[in-house]
Amino acid sequence: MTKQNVLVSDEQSDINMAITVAVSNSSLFSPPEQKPPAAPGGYVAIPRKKLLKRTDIGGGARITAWVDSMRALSPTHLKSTASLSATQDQLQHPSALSMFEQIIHASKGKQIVMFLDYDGTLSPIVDNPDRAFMSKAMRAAVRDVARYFPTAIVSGRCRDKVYSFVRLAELYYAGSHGMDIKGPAKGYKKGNQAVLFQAASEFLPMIDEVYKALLEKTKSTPGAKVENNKFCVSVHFRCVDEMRWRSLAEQVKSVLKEYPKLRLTQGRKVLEIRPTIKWDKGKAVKFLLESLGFANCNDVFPVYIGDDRTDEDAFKVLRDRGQGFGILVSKIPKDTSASYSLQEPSEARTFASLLFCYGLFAPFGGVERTDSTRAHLRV
Ligand SMILES: O=P(O)(O)OC[C@H]1O[C@H](O[C@H]2O[C@H](CO)[C@@H](O)[C@H](O)[C@H]2O)[C@H](O)[C@@H](O)[C@@H]1O
Repeated sequence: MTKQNVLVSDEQSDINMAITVAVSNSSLFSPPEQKPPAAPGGYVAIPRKKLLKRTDIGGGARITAWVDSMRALSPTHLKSTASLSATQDQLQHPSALSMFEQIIHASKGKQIVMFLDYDGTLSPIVDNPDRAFMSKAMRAAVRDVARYFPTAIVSGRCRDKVYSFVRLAELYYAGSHGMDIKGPAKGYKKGNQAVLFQAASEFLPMIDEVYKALLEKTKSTPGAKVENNKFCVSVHFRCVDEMRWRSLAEQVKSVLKEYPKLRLTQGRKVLEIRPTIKWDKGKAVKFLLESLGFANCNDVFPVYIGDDRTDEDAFKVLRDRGQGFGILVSKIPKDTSASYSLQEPSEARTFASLLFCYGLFAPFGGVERTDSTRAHLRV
């Protein structure tokens, strides 16, 4: 299935941002020639070639374009455009629930590995990011799935924060868009190190500094919220009056001008500031698959469920590997590299429950477990 450009959607543009982000080709930053500082024990430093060239974080025109696209996405406008192409999208990205049997058939003889985004996938989108709790039922469904299949949470959030929401020690956690990865308390450990991977530890002081600068700069904007995600920072637009989006974006831009080693990406009504390294959720998925022993295997079937633009990097990795598939959580059509869709977090829970049932009954249904599954389950 090829990538379908279905339509510009609400949250997609959520910050479709615009500032699209980055954008114009004038480069403000060329990576330094020297190697990044050696990382402390247990961490892996990113080679220089993995540093991204940062492009301009967006001139006035870009910001205007972004704000305009946000305004165009009024609920009324969205409703009509979304329904127009919904049928086409349903054809291109059928429901992962109605296709469950086919999905399981495709996974036969392979090790399913589950990757789950957090916000908008396991928890509904809410105004206050500190209160984006997942339901007990969702936690139970994720716990059940992890009994049979290695499971990782891959989030833009700080790893500790997302762990405090999920609270399941048996999972892998990739926080800060995959820049901070930790394995299960009792599971696979590389060289007995609790932290499997930190991609950008040398950026920690800078991130902390920019977080404080953004707090100060945006404090005059009612509703603006700055969230420290350890290796990245989020500036939330969700509770800011639309009339102030432009000035908030300008504030972010003015702070970022002082930090050429940081770049902007976009999420759902949020601008995310992160290091200019070539690391994203897709790279985190690759890393985790390798850590689980599936570097060059054909018998692995990764399933990634996510709702956001940043999840597209992971969808693309699966598509490029020709292994498993991505599932986009969205009520409306979007431009995506995912193969299937789910409407909302409650459907993600149903999918997880179905997978659990499959795991539970598979031994009796003649599906053979791979060695990796046995290792994971300790059977
Ligand atoms: O990768 P994710 O786990 O999806 O994290 C991406 C961002 O999620 C959070 O923001 C989003 O959810 C909030 C709570 O529902 C919502 O208020 C906000 O508008 C959304 O963008 C999180 O707060 C961010 O830091 C993450 O970058």
